[in-house]
Amino acid sequence: TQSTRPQRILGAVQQNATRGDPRSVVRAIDQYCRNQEWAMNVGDEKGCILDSVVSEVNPATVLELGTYCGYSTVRIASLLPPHAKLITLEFNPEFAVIARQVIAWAGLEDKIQLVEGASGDLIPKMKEQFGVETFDLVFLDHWKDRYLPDTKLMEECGLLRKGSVLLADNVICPGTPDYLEFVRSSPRYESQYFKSHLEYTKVEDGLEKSVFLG
Ligand SMILES: Cn1cnc(CNC(=O)c2cc(-c3ccc(F)cc3)cc(O)c2O)c1
Ligand SMILES: [Mg+2]
Repeated sequence: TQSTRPQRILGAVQQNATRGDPRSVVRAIDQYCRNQEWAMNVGDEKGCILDSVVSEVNPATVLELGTYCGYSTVRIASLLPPHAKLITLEFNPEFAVIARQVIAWAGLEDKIQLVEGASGDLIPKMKEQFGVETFDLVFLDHWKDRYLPDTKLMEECGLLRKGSVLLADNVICPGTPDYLEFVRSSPRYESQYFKSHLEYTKVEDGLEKSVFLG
């Protein structure tokens, strides 16, 4: 029977990465997706920008929207301080099954909680079900038409505090025009665009970093 792309990505991790070494997991996925088949990981070029924002924020609590195979989940978690926690939401159960194994291979199960379901349903449950106060950093990388409604929902649910950082992938390709317009025009956000390229290609894309001003 045919394997899926996420299954082949997991295979590349298990064949080429060292158990318990998150950076080797990131490298194995990038090498596979650059040389064998494209996949929608944030990738190494935008990944370096992600690394610099994570290091600057040094977050105790992180929310990732859109896990896919766990590439950015592992990349972020590998940079977190000892007791920091990352919650990642994934709608697609097939992706979740693969991501859990990638996260386990990296040895990061203790830092990462993967929750399956729709972000619009799960965000209102964050406080009661997951014991979260507010998020220091949110990485948006899920369905592009959910970036804006979910950001408004996080505000309404009191999950953002003065200084919370939103980092959004794909603001050019595939693009999130309504989200960009909102964070760039709202007086409650201070936004900055990091120009880059769509993962593993020369197509323009970028990350938008938006600080919630409270
Ligand atoms: C099905 N699904 C489950 N989660 C998601 C959310 N992610 C994306 O949609 C996504 C898409 C692309 C992309 C795809 C085709 C193309 F030609 C150019 C770009 C790149 C990304 O970095 C992404 O994050 C989609
Ligand atoms: Mg993306």
